[in-house]
Amino acid sequence: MEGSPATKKSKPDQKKLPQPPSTPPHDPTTESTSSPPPTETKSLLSRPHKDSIHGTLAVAMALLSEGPQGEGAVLLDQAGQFIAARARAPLMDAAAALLYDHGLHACAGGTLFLANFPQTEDTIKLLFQANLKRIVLVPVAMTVPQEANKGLPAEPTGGTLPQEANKGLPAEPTGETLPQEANKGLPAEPTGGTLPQEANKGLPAEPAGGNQIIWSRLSRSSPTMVSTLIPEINFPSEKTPVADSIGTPGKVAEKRSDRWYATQDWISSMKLLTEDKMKQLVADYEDMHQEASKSFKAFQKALLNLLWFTPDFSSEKLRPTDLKHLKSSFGRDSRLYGPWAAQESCQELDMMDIVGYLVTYLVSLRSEDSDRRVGAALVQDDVLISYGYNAFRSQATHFDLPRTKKQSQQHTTKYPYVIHAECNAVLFSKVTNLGEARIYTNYFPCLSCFRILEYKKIRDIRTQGISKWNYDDYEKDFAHSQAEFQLGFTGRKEQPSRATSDTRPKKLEL
Ligand SMILES: O=c1ccn([C@H]2C[C@H](O)[C@@H](COP(=O)(O)O)O2)c(=O)[nH]1
Repeated sequence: MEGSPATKKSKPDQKKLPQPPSTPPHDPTTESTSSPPPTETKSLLSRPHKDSIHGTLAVAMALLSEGPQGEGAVLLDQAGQFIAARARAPLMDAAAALLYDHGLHACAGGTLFLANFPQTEDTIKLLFQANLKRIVLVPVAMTVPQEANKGLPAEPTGGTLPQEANKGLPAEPTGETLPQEANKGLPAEPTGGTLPQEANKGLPAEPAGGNQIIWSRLSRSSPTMVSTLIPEINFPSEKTPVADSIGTPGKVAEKRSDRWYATQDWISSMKLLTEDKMKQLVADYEDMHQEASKSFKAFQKALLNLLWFTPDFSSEKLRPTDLKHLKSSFGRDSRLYGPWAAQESCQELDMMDIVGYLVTYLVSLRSEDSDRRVGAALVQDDVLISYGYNAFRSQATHFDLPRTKKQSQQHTTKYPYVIHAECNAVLFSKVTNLGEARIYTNYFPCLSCFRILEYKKIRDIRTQGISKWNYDDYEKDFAHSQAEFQLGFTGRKEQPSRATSDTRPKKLEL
C-alpha cells in the first residue's frame, strides 16, 4: 500500500506552507532489507514475509468466490504496494476484474497473487498484456484447467513448474522449512514508502516489449504454503516474553529457561502439525477438492478448515467457540457463528466477515509493536481495498524505539511514534472516497481512530473486541462511547466482559 504521493502543485504561498519531509512517507507494509539490524534486536519481532500475507489474502478472497472453483487475486504495484484484493465475480475472473478496475498503468511492473488459476483464456491474455513483473500462484486447488494453460509453459503433472520456468528462481523449500528460510532468494522488498518511479530505480530493466513474467510460487504444495503463514520463530531474548515471539496469548514466562522450553514445545507441536496433521488435512482437502466441481461448498469448507488448523489460527485467541459450527455447510450468503466471539455473545458472521477478520489478523502479524498487534482492513463492495497495522512512523524503526507504556514519562513511551492500524488503512488506501467502505479491526478502535473514521464517513465498523485501551479518566471513556454512539455504530461488537462492563458508562438513548 502506498500513501498517495503528495501532489506537487506549485502554489504562490508555498514557501509559507510546512515543507514536505525530505524522505518519502514511511510505508509500514515494507521493510528495509538493505541494512539488517543486529541479531539481538531482530529477535524482538517475528513477522511473516509479505508474500505469505498476500498469498493468504488471495486464498481468503478465493473463499468468497462463487462458481465451481474459487479464485482470489491480490494486486501490488511495482513498488510492492498493495492495490486491492478481490474474489471472482460471477462473470469475471478475479485477476481480470482487478486489471479492469485499476487499469494497466497500475499493474505494469507489479505483482499478482493468484489463489487458483484464472479459468478463461481471455484472462491469461490479459495477464500478458498487463506487463506484470511477478505472478505468484498459490496452489490452493491442484488443478489448472487445460484451457487456461494455453500459451503458457507446459506444467508437468504433479503441479511443479518446468525447469525452464524455474531458472533463476530459488529452490523451493520443502516440507517444514520456516518462512525465514523460505523467503531467502525472493525478490527483496522495497524499502519504506518509495514512490513507484523512485522504487523502479535499481530494478532490472524491463525488456523492450515488456511481458517478462516470472512465474513463481509460494510453495509447491499446500503444506508448505500453510507453513509460510506461521510467523518466523526467533528464540526469544531476555527482552522478549514468549507471548511476543510465538504468539501464544497468556503464556508469558518469566525466566529465560521457561521461555526457551515454551518455545521448544511450540516448535515441536508445530512440527507435529506440519508433518502429520497437516498432511492429513491436505489429504482431506484434496479429496474434498475432487468433489469441488460437484459441491463448491465442500471446497470452501475444506479450504477454511485447512487455514483454520494452522497453529496460529488454532491458538487460544482465535479458537472457534464451537467447531461444529464450522463443520456445517456454508456458502457465500449463509451464516455461521463467529469463531472469535466469546461463548456468551456468539455472533453471526457471513463469509465476508470471516475474510475481513482473517485479514485483520494476518496483517496484524506484520505489526511493528510487539506489545500489541493491531490490524485493520477496509472493504468496499466485497473488495479488500486497503489494510493497515500499527507501525512506527517515518524515520523511526522498531529496533530503536522506546516500548514503555508509562504515562509519567511521555517522551520515552512508544505512543508518539506509533501510527495506528486504522490510520494506516485509511492513509494507504488508493480509494479515497470511503463513504461506502467498511472497516474490520481486531481491537476496538480508539477515540482518535474513531475521529478519522468519522471524518472519512466510514460508519460500518466491525470489530472483534471491546475497547482495550486504557482511558485514565471517565471523561475520555465517556467521550469515546459518545463518539461511538453518534457515529451510528453499525458494526457488530462483543458484549463487554463482566470485568469492564461495570466501569464503562452506559450508552445514551437518543
Ligand atoms: O485504535 C487503536 C489503538 C491503538 N493502536 C495501537 C497503538 C499501539 O501500538 C498499540 C497499543 O499499545 P498498548 O501497549 O496496548 O498500549 O495499539 C491502534 O493501532 N489502534
